[in-house]
Amino acid sequence: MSEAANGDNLSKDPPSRISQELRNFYAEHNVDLARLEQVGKSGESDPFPFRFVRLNPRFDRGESLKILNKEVGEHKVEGKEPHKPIPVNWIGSEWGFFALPASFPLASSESFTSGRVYGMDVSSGAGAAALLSNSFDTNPSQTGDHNSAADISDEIRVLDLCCCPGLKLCAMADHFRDQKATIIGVDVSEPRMALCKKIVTKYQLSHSDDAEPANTSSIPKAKANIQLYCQDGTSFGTNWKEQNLVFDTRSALEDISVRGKRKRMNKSARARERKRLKEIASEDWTRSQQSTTNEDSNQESQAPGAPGILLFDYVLVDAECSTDGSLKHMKERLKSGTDDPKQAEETTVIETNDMLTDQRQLDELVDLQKRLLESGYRLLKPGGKLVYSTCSLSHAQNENVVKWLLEKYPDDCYSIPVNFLNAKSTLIVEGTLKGTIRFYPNLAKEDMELFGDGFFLAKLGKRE
Ligand SMILES: C[S@@+](CC[C@H](N)C(=O)[O-])C[C@H]1O[C@@H](n2cnc3c(N)ncnc32)[C@H](O)[C@@H]1O
Repeated sequence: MSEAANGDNLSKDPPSRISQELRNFYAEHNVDLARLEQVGKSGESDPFPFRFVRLNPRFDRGESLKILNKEVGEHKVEGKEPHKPIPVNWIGSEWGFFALPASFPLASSESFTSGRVYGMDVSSGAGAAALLSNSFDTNPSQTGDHNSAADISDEIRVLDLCCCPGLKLCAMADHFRDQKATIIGVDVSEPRMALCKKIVTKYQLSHSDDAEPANTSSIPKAKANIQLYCQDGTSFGTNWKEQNLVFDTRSALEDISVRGKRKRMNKSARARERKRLKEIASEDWTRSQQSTTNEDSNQESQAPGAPGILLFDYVLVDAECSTDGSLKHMKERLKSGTDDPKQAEETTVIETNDMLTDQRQLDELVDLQKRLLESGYRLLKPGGKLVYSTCSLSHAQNENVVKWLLEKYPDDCYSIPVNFLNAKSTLIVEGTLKGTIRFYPNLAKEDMELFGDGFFLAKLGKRE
């Protein structure tokens, strides 16, 4: 029986647009079903209190906030919604998160179109923040400085194994933007990778201080470099293929410096870019082969089947999941249902989530999550840190997956307990595995608590 079928029987409740199995699941996981069922009903306002943005640090913070304040202030909002952006302090001001009214039309705002703010949920931000900072470690003295792994290497290497559309990737690149760092994003989906390239170009490159004026042929020097690989994360690093490198900051910046602002490329420009990416990929590959053979002769045992593998100081495995905790996904699924009572009677079960409620699909998904997590762990340097996260509330996809890895690598894999003490709320709790964190989706319109999506995260380390 699937996890979703284990909850209390709520059959006395009025007919629902949400399947009974899924209602049981949400009831088990602190989700206010009454509010959830308002989604998409005519005449009902959006039940989600906020949307979140993150400031792009490439712009002057004061100026960005001035523009955002003005735009939010001019937006007509009902009831208790905020009339100005509210800083989300529990995550730390350096991450630049602000809560806006859910009804604020972000996509058409100047703040967004100009690239001054990213639209990003704050729970997702917590995943990146927990990985790169030790401020959220329960015992920071035991886990050392947050850059301890990086201090020993001359360049910080970050791997985002399921990176698209790229919001956590950009947050991590922003964090290291003044340091010599390489942030590698990997994703198996071509369309999602195309979107990721657009997002990286919009936020990271179009406003880069590193791009030199047009008509210079020298390659600009970006301190933090982003590379994107379109390939299966479960085998990344073991079958390095240069054609899988689809984006590199150095090549993109060169394009900007030679031709001015990066535009949609024509056929010959695309061919030139491919050639340049191939050169970069083979240079990097040779460099990684040399550095791992020189520095780390015992890496083969850490990375089965992958001699000369490139290892990382930080790895994020934000795995594919059933997305049942994401407010956006809940809303999309429920809106595709009907509000017509006649139709609703005929089709009482409109909302389904097969990845969660069909045992076979759930098993396949969990298997993928384990392979992604193990692949990420294999690519982690000894002394490095890894975060596994999903936007699902399911124990099978979260705590059980992490427990499986800890049991498989008892000698070197350990849990780094995390907490967000500044975020006192019933919406954030410790997971059923000690030290892990669960965010419950924020549907409470009344309380103005600065939380968003449902999210799970676990932080792990690899012993030296
Ligand atoms: C939760 S999303 C990642 C969101 C992303 N980290 C962000 O913050 O924007 C999960 C991603 O995993 C990708 N994915 C699924 N299977 C994969 C695989 N085998 N290898 C790499 N990526 C995979 C999906 O294409 C999807 O983009």
